[in-house]
Amino acid sequence: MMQLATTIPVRNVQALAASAPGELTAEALNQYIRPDMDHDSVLPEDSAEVPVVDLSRLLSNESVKEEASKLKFACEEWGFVQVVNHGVPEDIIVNIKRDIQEFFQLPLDVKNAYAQRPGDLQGYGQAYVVSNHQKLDWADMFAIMTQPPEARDMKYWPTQPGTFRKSIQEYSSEVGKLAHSIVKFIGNTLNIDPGLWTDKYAVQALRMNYYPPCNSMAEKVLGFSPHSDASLLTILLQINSVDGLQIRRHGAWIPVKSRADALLVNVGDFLEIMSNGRYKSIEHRVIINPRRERLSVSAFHIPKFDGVVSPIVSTDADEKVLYKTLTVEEYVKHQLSNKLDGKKALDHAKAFQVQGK
Ligand SMILES: O=C(O)CCC(=O)C(=O)O
Ligand SMILES: [Fe+2]
Repeated sequence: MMQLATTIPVRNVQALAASAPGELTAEALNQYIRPDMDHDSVLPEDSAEVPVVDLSRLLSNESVKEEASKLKFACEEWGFVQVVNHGVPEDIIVNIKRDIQEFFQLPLDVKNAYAQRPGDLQGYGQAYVVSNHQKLDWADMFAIMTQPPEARDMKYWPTQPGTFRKSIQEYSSEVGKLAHSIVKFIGNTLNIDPGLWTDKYAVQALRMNYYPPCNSMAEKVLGFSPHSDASLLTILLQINSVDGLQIRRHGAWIPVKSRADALLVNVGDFLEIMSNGRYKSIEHRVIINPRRERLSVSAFHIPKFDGVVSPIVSTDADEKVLYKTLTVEEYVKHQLSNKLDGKKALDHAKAFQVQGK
């Protein structure tokens, strides 16, 4: 049985964040300090450049060509895109936002009642609440496997607040449809045999993230370590107005200013592998606000667990194959059993051994 990344049993981070300053000993805080935090520059002036794609324009014959070229540019140059007119109904978004906020206000023992710390992949994706998921990260997370239905184990689905199951189901289904449609449009931009691209995504997992404020040393902790996602495509909804996500671009960090009308979509590791590196999964991290909590929900769309992913080369060019063929399970296990370290997990899928880091 595999071991998942180390997690130290700690107090609830919400309780920790709410402690009076005098109550926090250096010892209690030290474990969260990130001496390894890089000091690469942060470029807020580039936030406005994160590409925006309009799904309604992809769905219309008159505008699809123009909008698809924006999508291609976003995947090639950024790996992140804000999708507007995404078609997820407003009330479904309002409901999931409300319920996630209420859920994280519940006492830790209530949340833990749904926790199933996964020991192996059978457990993965059912549901778990983790205080400090990656040892030193300043966040609480709750993950749930939402699709396909036969893989759902409702036993781990929270029943509080009372509308949570319904709002999760509705959001999951809408965001799943959106993922299907974006994956299809991305496939069209790749010049590949469409037969190789159908039904590429099959599983969805939602992870809800709660990042408490940290007023004593926000700049020394991280909400989420730098990583790339072990997904084909991730769709992120920011729950409240507190930003914190930063994406790595040309060696610097760019803070994402989330648009209230957009869903943030990013290229995951499986898309990088399957596009043979033409589309890159992008490293990202979350920083902490000194005064306000941040909440978000990530919807990971992953190829079938028992499936195989391999690079698909384009039909119009002589391309060297850069990645190995591997099973989804093998890759996800590899990613989960290692400490989050930027895009290091992807080295495992490279066709040629990567020297050093
Ligand atoms: O909270 C965020 O903005 C990002 C979360 C994230 O990167 C993840 O869940 O993989
Ligand atoms: Fe992520």
